[in-house]
Amino acid sequence: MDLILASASPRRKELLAQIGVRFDVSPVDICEDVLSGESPEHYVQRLACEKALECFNHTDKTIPVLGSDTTVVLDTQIMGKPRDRSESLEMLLALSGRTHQVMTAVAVVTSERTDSVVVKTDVCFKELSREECESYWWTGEPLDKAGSYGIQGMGAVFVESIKGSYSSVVGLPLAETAQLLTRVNVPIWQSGKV
Ligand SMILES: Cc1cn([C@H]2C[C@H](O)[C@@H](COP(=O)(O)OP(=O)(O)OP(=O)(O)O)O2)c(=O)[nH]c1=O
Repeated sequence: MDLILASASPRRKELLAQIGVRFDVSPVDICEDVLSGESPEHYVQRLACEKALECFNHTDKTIPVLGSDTTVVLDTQIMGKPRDRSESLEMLLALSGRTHQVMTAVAVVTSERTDSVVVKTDVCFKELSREECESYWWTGEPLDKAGSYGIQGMGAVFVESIKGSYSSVVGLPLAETAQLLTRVNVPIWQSGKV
């Protein structure tokens, strides 16, 4: 095992496995409140670093740890996961017919250094009706996702176009993650080797 993934997200696990990294999963629980006056970019970067550090500090510090955070940003408004149906509807209706940014930060901590990156992707939504948002809520998909939708799931029907990294919207920007891992000598492409 070459890395610890400090995340409970099934998407991050799948994405990291996709690029052939050998890792174990060890989720952490940190406070995800936004600080007063904090920019979205600073917020995601801080959370990714805190998740990775919190996990690293509970290990013997010999294996690098990766933490990540994804948030949806509309103008300057930060959208995390919806608390309930009414918050989900509010978020989806605000995103309707507009372009928002999905920001995902990745942080890798070793005993020598902490490296991090923030990746921003523009996502353009078609116009949504209240009825559509309501039926989408009942699919169960919005609940554990920033901005209340999953581009990789049924929420794909809302997305007219994206500019940037698809994997970043799902939860882990793979090109940038591979770069961070290579810098600390964590190998990729380990599965399916001949
Ligand atoms: C926008 C969008 C977000 N998401 C998900 C990715 C993240 O799992 C989640 C945002 O929540 P996060 O707080 O970034 O992550 P998490 O709580 O799921 O996992 P952990 O903190 O343990 O790493 O939203 C999608 O799956 N699809 C999407 O299209």
